[in-house]
Amino acid sequence: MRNIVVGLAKAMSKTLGFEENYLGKAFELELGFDVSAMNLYPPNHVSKGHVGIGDHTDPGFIITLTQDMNGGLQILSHTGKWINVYIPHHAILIQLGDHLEILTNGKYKSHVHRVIVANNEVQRLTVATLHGPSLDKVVAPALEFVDEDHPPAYLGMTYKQSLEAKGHDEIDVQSSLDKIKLPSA
Ligand SMILES: O=C(O)CCC(=O)C(=O)O
Ligand SMILES: [Fe+2]
Repeated sequence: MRNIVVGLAKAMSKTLGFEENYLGKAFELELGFDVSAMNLYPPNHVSKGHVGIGDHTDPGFIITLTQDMNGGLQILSHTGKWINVYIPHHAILIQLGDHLEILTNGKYKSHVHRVIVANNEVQRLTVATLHGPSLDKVVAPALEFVDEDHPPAYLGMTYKQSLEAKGHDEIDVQSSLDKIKLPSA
């Protein structure tokens, strides 16, 4: 998995117009910290209404998601519509994390997603792994993404701060972006 993360960091660095180690350095990825959360959704689960996990974004650089079957994951599109996510068998879904949004000053978005469970007739198991920067690296909008038309949209924060913001048991369902968003953004 590390190889995938490092490879994607190189590819994204180039897509953003920088040399291939740009994101690796910005996030200190050689010391990158990963956190996995396993989610088990029982069939026809309605104890919290239809929602298994409410609207959220995840901390980190990227998030990989593996699952035993499709059903329930939705991503909010830029037009405000919830889109059902179908992940092909044996594929890994790659999502962008909060720290990529912070570093790129909002150019790359950490997308809002949720899990709807009430319609699932069988149990679903997923493993979400947050691939982070190093724990103590303060990630703030990089100068390359800041100019007169794009003032800094976020304060800086470490990956550790965002993981600790809501406690260990909830690190998979929290977003820290609201806490560090600047008023002008
Ligand atoms: O189980 C899923 O489909 C998504 C889980 C998720 O978003 C998370 O653990 O942060
Ligand atoms: Fe998530």
